[in-house]
Amino acid sequence: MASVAAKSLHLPAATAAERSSLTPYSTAASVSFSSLRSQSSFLGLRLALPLKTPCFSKRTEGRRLRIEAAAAARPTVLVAEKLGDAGLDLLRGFANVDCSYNLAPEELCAKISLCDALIVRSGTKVTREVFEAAKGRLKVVGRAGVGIDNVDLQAATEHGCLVVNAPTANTVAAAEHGIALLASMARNVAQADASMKAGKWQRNKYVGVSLVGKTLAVMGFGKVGSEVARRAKGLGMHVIAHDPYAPADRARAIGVELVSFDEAISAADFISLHMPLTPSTAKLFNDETFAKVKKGVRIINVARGGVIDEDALVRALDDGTVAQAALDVFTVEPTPKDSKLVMHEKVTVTPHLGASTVEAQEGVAIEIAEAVIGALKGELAATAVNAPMVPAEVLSELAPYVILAEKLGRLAVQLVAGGSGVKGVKVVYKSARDPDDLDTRILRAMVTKGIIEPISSVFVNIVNADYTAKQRGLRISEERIFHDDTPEIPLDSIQVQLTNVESKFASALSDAGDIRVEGRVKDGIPHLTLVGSFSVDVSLEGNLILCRQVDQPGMIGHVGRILGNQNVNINFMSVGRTAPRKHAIMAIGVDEEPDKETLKQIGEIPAIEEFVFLGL
Ligand SMILES: NC(=O)c1ccc[n+]([C@@H]2O[C@H](COP(=O)([O-])OP(=O)(O)OC[C@H]3O[C@@H](n4cnc5c(N)ncnc54)[C@H](O)[C@@H]3O)[C@@H](O)[C@H]2O)c1
Ligand SMILES: O=C(O)[C@H](O)COP(=O)(O)O
Repeated sequence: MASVAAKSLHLPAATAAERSSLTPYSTAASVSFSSLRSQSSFLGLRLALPLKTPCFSKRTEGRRLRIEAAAAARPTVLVAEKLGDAGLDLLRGFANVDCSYNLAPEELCAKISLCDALIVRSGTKVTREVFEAAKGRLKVVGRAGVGIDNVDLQAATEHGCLVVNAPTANTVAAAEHGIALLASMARNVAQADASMKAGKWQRNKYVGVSLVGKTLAVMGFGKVGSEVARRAKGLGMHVIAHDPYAPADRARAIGVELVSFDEAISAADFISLHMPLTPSTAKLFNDETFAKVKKGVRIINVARGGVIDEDALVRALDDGTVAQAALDVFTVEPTPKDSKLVMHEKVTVTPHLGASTVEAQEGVAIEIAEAVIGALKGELAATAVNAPMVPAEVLSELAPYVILAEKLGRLAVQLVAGGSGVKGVKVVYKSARDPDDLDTRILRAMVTKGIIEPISSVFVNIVNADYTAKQRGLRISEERIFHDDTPEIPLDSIQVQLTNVESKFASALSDAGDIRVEGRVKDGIPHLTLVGSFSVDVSLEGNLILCRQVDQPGMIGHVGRILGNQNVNINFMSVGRTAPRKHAIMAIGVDEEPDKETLKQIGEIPAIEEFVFLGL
């Protein structure tokens, strides 16, 4: 990309062609509008990938080449834990699928740089080392299940890798397992079974407790928790729940009262855990908590082992504070052979089987395969964990504005004079929509992408945009201006302002001294409509030359002739002026990038006071 300003020529280190040959992602400048419509730039995906050469005889050489060509265009998905066949079939229809189970961490790191997607369950730790070893190729991690505590989300985000999960397909299975553990613990099913198999007949030892009329505290009233509550009510239990974020009307609809943490644990005969493992829930059940429970309480955990301080639980079981526990999940999985908790006679255990039903695993496999394929196609997944979840219809409506946002960012940053350093960015959206009705996170991300990519080697996508901006000390603020003219379209205009910078094209500065560019979408095409305080109208396709000149006849012809002589095609031209025969800005859209000599000739036209070439 060349930039020319104030009649002098500035050439950054890499040209557009060099830059695109360096980038593993497609840049917006090289992606057509129709492909952007299909959202392929949101994740900056590139689907042409290297593949190992399979062995074929000479007779089949032609076929081999055709197969290789087809295979090379397919992404590679590493499935690191057992996945249902229906999901594998879907994946194989779209990608090369490598099913390699039980990989050691170093084996996973060794493979990952050859993969575009990784699918795991809870048994694989996707650590920072994995993202680093991927060397930028890994685009998506699919967690075939709910809990994403085995994936380093921060590292994923920093590496621009999308994480998606399959949050719904195993809900019922987990809830049913919770109920199975509740009932079997209350009636000592596992212990009695083991005793009989050891040749004993101990009817007095295994007298249980009844469920009907007992109080069950559901801790975490999300998908699984509410299904457990529903089932427990069917067993005649009195169900209360604690969840600081759950809507009261959802609880009321199931006939459950939402109470405080202390109320829940002190009133319950049974406590069933259904919250995620987060820094604030880690070891939430500890000595202090057990000191507040009703003596003889029974605890079920099908959420995450780390929510309980396991040593504290052993102490509470030993002194009778907790009568029994039924656990499907553990802090360390697989559990150590000598785990006191697992061996405890008052504890019933299963090896993380909550999601393990035939039906749930088929459902999860399909759910995750669809999410991963969608992400590899560049669509924003509805189950994205580390990126904005934007419904498809909103996304399709915003698509042209997404392109506009990126191009405005790209334009604005190229107008900055070397050395002034961009720190403050303001994005102003003019819209007739209610703030709640317009999700601007994607637009903000794309402005960020547009600003950062031309000046760095960092590749920015929807996943890492906010993180990258923060890392670079870029403060991005947003403002909404209500404009009631056009409620049928999401946005009237987007304006990007770079504050406290000098511009290599002084006319791009507003009266307030900020670089200011504004654009609109017209007939689905992004247009530049304002530069500094000059109104222009030029479609943002190809490249752009901005000139400020003394307004006089013949200027368009003069510049047009110079470009024409060099076979540079003008696709759009617009002139904005302060007053007749005073100053004017000419915005010229060109398909090709003019060479230095052509730009020099334009700069030498006497009436031209300053000009700049901008690659889009
Ligand atoms: N054992 C299994 O095989 C299995 C299967 C599925 C889910 N799970 C686990 O079950 C848990 C719940 O899954 P889900 O699908 O219901 O998730 P969910 O996100 O639908 O529900 C979690 C709920 O916990 C609540 N919560 C968060 N912090 C809390 C806190 N400090 N106190 C109380 N509530 C809090 C949230 O508001 C949310 O409503 C997760 O940990 C998941 O990994 C385990
Ligand atoms: O969070 C989940 O979805 C469950 O813990 C299931 O984990 P799994 O996929 O390893 O069975």
